Amino acid sequence: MARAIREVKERLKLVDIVFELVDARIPISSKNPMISEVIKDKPHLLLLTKADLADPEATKDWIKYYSDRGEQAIAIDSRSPFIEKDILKATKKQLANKIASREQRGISQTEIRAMCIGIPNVGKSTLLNHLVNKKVAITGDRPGVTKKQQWLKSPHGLSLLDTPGILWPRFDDQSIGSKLAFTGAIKENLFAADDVALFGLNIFTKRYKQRLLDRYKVTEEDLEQPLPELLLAITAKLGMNDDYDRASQRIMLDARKGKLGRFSLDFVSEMSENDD
Ligand SMILES: Nc1nc2c(ncn2[C@@H]2O[C@H](COP(=O)(O)OP(=O)(O)OP(=O)(O)O)[C@@H](O)[C@H]2O)c(=O)[nH]1
Repeated sequence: MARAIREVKERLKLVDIVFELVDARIPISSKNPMISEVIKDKPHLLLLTKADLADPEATKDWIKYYSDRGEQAIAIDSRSPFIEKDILKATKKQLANKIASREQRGISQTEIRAMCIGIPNVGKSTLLNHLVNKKVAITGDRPGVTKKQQWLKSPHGLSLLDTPGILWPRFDDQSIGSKLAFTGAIKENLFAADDVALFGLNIFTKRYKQRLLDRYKVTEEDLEQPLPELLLAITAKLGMNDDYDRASQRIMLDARKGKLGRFSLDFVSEMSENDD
């Protein structure tokens, strides 16, 4: 981690602004806690990626949460070709002083230099590809794929450093680990599948229970049972006999593929005052 931080700090000197990517479903859990310290006063835009998979209400709450704290956050689907306009607008807002100062000094430079930073699998390569309108970086479903380094130019004046800063998430807290695993940000084999599925089921029974009823055809009574019983009921409904490990994998896969609808696992209402 120390080396990754050193490298990010070096690259920060080259850019006007940092695009920090977090997963909209888990904006807190997918944030490396040291990022703010590393970025310091560098202008910075928080991009809530995979917003197409997240609970829109929760995302709205997060945007307001950050805005109330003077931080600009926008929700994006990194795969959308139409995101550059939003990002450029927000970037210019962040850099208004710098742009005005350049103009005053007669500097005609309009190029804005930026770098992406975020934990693995949060959508850095996908975002870069869409901003520069071509396939420029390796993308993959598994963490740790981005390796290349080059400057990339978007058609509208953004110059992006294609060595995204990759900082690993901290998951010494079990619930953060479960959230990262459930959404696919870290390899699921770091955790027992049934533990992660039970964690997800716990949130779904509280917030999205209709999704479980619809997808797995379990009953209201099943939802009232202790979570391991519910998992067994789902396992049976999936025709997987007692293979609750396989059923757990299926539940996680369903969630990641959007088959359980749009959901979030981090919520503003759960933030304590100490988290600010
Ligand atoms: N639904 C959805 N999927 C996304 C979005 N952004 C990225 N993905 C998917 O998430 C997976 C990971 O995306 P990458 O762009 O490879 O993520 P990365 O941050 O570059 O990952 P590393 O190279 O591991 O650091 C890919 O399967 C993408 O298609 C998004 O906004 N919405």
